[in-house]
Amino acid sequence: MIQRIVIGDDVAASKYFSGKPVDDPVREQQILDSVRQSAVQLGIDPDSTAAFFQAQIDASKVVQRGLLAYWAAHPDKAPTSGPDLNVIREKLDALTTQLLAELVRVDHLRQSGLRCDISLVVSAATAEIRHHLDALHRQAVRTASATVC
Ligand SMILES: C=C(O[C@@H]1C=C(C(=O)O)C=C[C@H]1O)C(=O)O
Repeated sequence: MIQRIVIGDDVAASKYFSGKPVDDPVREQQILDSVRQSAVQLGIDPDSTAAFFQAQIDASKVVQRGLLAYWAAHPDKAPTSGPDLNVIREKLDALTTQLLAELVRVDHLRQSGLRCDISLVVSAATAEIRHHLDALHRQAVRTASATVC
């Protein structure tokens, strides 16, 4: 989850140079359709799987909007080159596979109410510290966590 949020920095840099909009509804729909299909194959609930990935997409957009606004206000802080969006999307696709496997692994926990809430708070806090996340990226973690439990 954190890796996907951090990749939002690369997406933002890419879009800063290409001028492409933050939102790409077609790409989002492709991801959601694909994870629904995978969920059925993996034996997990397609609706909650899609909801989880919608939250990951929303989190990426929190990072992108935050950084693009910051770079617009402080062009001296903006990146000097932007990575190719297609290459970044390949990385995101690889992470999707990993995240699906993780959802299978924690499926029992996702339906465990308070136990899920507590595990989520503890892992999010640990990850925020370990990865030295700033306020924007911590906000994205909250967005990404919204549909976990
Ligand atoms: C990451 C991107 O930006 C947005 C977020 C997406 C995501 O998190 O997968 C997908 C499409 C865009 O709405 C992208 O364009 O690839």
